[in-house]
Amino acid sequence: MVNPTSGRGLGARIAPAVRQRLTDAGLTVDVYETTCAEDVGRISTEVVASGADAVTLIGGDGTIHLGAQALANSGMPFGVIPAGTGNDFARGLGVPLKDPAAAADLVIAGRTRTIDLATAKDEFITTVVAGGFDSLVNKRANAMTWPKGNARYTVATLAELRTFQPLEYVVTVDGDQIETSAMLVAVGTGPMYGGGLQICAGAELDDGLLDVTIIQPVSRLTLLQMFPKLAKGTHVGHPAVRTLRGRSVRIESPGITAYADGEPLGLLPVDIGIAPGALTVFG
Ligand SMILES: Nc1ncnc2c1ncn2[C@@H]1O[C@H](COP(=O)(O)OP(=O)(O)OP(=O)(O)O)[C@@H](O)[C@H]1O
Repeated sequence: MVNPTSGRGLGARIAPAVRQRLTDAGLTVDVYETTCAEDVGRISTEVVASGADAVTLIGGDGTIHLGAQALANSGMPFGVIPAGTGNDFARGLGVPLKDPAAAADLVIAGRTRTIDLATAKDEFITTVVAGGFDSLVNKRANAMTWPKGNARYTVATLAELRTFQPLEYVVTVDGDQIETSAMLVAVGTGPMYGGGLQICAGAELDDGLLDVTIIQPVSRLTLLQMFPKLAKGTHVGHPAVRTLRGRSVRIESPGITAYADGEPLGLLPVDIGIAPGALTVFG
């Protein structure tokens, strides 16, 4: 299935080569091009019902989020060809980001694994749920038309940093309540959001646990200095960065919108659970 709009048209551009690669390997391929967000779930549901051997999605994190709602707990093997701007799900899985043929080769090789999904507000989440400074950055970046790609997040971060004040949170992990001021709270089954920021560095995709990262109040300069470290995951260990693991997490902070898989999920509070092994993926 192809979201032709992913990555500003990258999905449409790489689809023919991916199809060719799969058919050259002897696979029988039916191509479905989505025309709107609703198509992703509808077609995924139809493919599961059709008895096909597998489904491959060409798209970004938003497309995968939509597809995962139908594919969760179906047992149908699911391949990802990254075509978005963030591609954090593919990054977490280790799928090649800039080589669609190599990503298709993972489908051809046919090795599958099962990975966990998070659950929140009656949705399955494939990467990270977060709320705080990063929500405001995400909201601003999503509304921007320039610059393209990840540079948008940098510009949006600098803009939000000018006025941001720490927020008051109550975070409950497996029943244990933490009251704290913080810049942000993030909860993931996988490590990444924001186009390769390892906010939940070390998160295992298949350990049955949610990884929680709380960044407690730091100066604007320190937060700015933390960003390059997020890309490598080396922010963990900073005294203001608290990490926890659990099976259920509640995040409360008044007036803050939670983001999940890069899209708005709804206002906090949010209760996050885990669906162990809910998705079968090639990789
Ligand atoms: N024809 C279409 N088919 C499916 N989704 C579409 C279509 N046109 C627009 N969309 C929108 O595209 C969004 C998904 O885009 P996707 O996430 O795949 O790409 P991206 O935003 O470029 O990448 P990323 O999420 O990795 O940054 C959906 O949430 C949907 O609202």
